[in-house]
Formats: sequence, C-alpha cells, structure tokens
Amino acid sequence: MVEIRVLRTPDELLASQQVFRAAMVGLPSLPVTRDVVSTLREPGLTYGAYDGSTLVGTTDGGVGALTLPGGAAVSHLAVTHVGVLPTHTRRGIVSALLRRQLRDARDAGHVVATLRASEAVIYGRYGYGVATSSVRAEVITARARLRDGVATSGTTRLVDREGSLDRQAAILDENPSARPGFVSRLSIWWAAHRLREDDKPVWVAVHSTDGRDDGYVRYRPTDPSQWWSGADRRVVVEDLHAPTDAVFADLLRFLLRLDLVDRITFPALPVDTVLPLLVHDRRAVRLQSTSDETWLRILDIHAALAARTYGSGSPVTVTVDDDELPENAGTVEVGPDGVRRVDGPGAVRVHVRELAAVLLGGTSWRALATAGLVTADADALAAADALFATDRAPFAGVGF
Ligand SMILES: CC(=O)SCCNC(=O)CCNC(=O)[C@H](O)C(C)(C)COP(=O)(O)OP(=O)(O)OC[C@H]1O[C@@H](n2cnc3c(N)ncnc32)[C@H](O)[C@@H]1OP(=O)(O)O
Repeated sequence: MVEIRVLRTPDELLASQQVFRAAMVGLPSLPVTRDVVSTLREPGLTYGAYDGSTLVGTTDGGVGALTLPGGAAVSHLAVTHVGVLPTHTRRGIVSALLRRQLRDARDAGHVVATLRASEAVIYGRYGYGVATSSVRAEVITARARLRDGVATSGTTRLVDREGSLDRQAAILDENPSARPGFVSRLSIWWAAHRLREDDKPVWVAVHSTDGRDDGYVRYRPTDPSQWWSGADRRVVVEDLHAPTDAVFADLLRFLLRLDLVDRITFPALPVDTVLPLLVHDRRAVRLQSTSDETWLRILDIHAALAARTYGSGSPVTVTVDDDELPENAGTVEVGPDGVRRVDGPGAVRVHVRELAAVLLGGTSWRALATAGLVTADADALAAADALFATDRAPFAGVGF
C-alpha cells in the first residue's frame, strides 16, 4: 500500500517534479532547482504517493477561475503534473491520488476542476469529460488577404520582450474573455514560462482599443537557422489573447503584415474561429485538426449549474450519477429561471462525466444520446439542448 501525503518542502516538491518528468519521458528539460521549485507550486496543492520512503506518484494543482456560459466565473482547480513512476504503474496509485485531490477540492469549495490529458483513456473514470476542444490552423500568407470589410478596432504595436510577460499577464487579468471555458492564468504558470525562456527569437505585439491594452500575440520563427535564405519560413503563434473577435482580427492583420513569413501556425483556436471568414481566399487557411482541450470535472453540480445561464424553453429534470462524489448525485430541475433539487427520477439520466461535456455548450445532449451516453426521450433531449446550447464554442486558450 502506498501512502498519500501533501508535499510541502522544496525537496518534496523537487521530487514531485522529477517523478512527473520521469513518468512523462519526453518533455523538454526545464532547469528546476531547489531554489525555484516553490515558485512553480501553490502551497498545499501538491500530493505525493509514497512507497516506503520513496515518492512514486504525484499530482498537483493551482486555483483560479473558469468562465461559464453567461459570463459568471467559478472557482477552478487546474490539475497538472500527474505522473506515476514506470516501476509503479497499474497498482491504483494515480486513482488514489486523484480521488484524494477531488475530495479535497470539493471540500475546499471549488466548483470545477480541469486538466489537459496526455491520453484520452485516463480521466473519464474519475468523472472528467471533454468540455472544450481546439482547432489547429495554418495560414498560407501569400494567399491570405484580409477582407476589405474587416474593420479595424484599435492599434497594434511591438513591445520589448524584456518584462513583457508581466504585461501579458496584466492584459489577461484586465480583459478576461467572456467565452465559456476561459480560465484565468495562474502566477505559477507565468513562473514556469519565465523559466522556459531562452535567447531564441520571440516577438510580442500588443493590441489597444482607445488607448487601453486589451490583447496580445506572442510568436516565434520555428527554425531560425534556416531563416536567412529559407524557402519556407514559418512562424508559430505561441500565445494569443483576444477577448473579442474584433481584437483577433486586428492581431491577424498585424501577423499578415510580417515580411518574409510564408506560413503562420495557430496551434489552438476555438473550433468556431472566425479566421477562415476573415480572408478573401478561405483556403489560405487550413483548419488541420481538432483536439480535446479541457477535461472538466464538476465538483459541485448545483453550484456549477446554478452559475451558468440557459436558453429559453421548458425546464428539464436531470438525474446525475456520481460515485466518486456521492453528494453530487440526485435530480435537479434546470430551466431559464434557475436550478433546484427535486425528488425522483429525472427526464434525463446522465453520468457526471457527460454532464461536464455539456456544461459549457461544447457537446449537445442529442450527440451524447446517439453515443448511448444519456438516457432520455426525444422531447427531453430537445428541451435540454435548447437550454444548454451556447452562441460561442467554449475554449480555454491555455495549456498547463
Ligand atoms: C494532467 C496531466 O498531468 S496529464 C499527464 C498524465 N501522466 C502521464 O501520462 C505520464 C505517464 N503515465 C503515468 O504516469 C501513469 O501511467 C498514469 C498516471 C497515466 C496512470 O497511473 P497508474 O497509477 O498506473 O493508474 P492506476 O493504476 O490508478 O489506473 C487506474 C485505471 O486506469 C487504467 N489506466 C491508467 N493509465 C492508463 C493508460 N495510460 N492507458 C490505459 N489505461 C490506463 C488502469 O488500467 C486502471 O484501470 P482499472 O481501474 O480498470 O484497473
């Protein structure tokens, strides 16, 4: 049997970092030392599994906010650094760690937990479901001309990279996106980003509307060694924050003005991105692949459902199954006027994992029913879809 403990000292946190990296095998190296490791972890949120005196598994988190449909933000545990040493896998160690983490997060009052999954088969058993997706896009700049009707909403300027991370963090904090699924960025993530900085070229452009900074794009060439005479010069957008489509259009306008660049890659955009519509030749934009982005675990079903808004229509009763956090289980009535607990079986029956998939509007109830993941009749499904549908695809816009 392993023992699960909260890790606190720099040596324990460093050991957790090493266990995670050994489990992940192929991550780029990161100069984490005893001196800096505490800046990368929030106190009391790193867990370790011990086999005797040896740390063999770990999980970690940070607390921020996640935006629900309608714009309300709820308390959010961002789960990361999950790993078990290869010598100790398939003995239930990560299950013990993740269950303890979920229980503590619920008891601490967090409404949702989310993570990015290294594999799709790991987290569903703990109640995590895919709540947002992203699309990778590539722009062939020679063919990409912005449509004449795309209005300019502000100005875009290059800023010095020195100190610009603080500027980026402030812009994000001051201009959160109203898109469902948006998550606030944590200081531990910016600290990790600082640690990863190198002397390779990277550029930052900041957008302002009426003199107020409200968005930015950070981009870098993919292969500087081939830049001088390269025939296929590529730039990758490392990070982009555009709280509105108008800001996004201006940042795209800026990127399309870069000389020498043949292709621009956006590794992750919302699946309903306006990008192809903004250019005359929509095949200048290749939407290459979609990926699951946010795996979401609802920790407090009543709080999560009550904090979002709904479309019009009749209320629907939903019975939720949740073995891991049994206080969540039961029936709720959800309608345009709110959410309340009711007795008896609901018109729809769903596991908490599938409720996570519809919470932000990223999946329809009808699609879940087609996959056999919801039990309901056609009228109840239609009513639930009318309530839960959102006008924008949910998107977080950050990996962690
Ligand atoms: C948010 C993040 O940090 S994502 C990064 C996750 N970490 C990694 O991918 C690193 C490499 N992998 C690992 O460290 C480990 O294999 C982990 C963390 C994925 C799983 O840890 P384990 O301690 O082996 O998991 P545990 O023994 O608790 O498994 C629970 C169940 O999940 C299944 N399972 C776990 N991992 C996998 C997997 N990668 N593929 C298929 N099934 C899996 C187990 O078979 C078991 O199934 P069962 O309940 O039907 O018996």
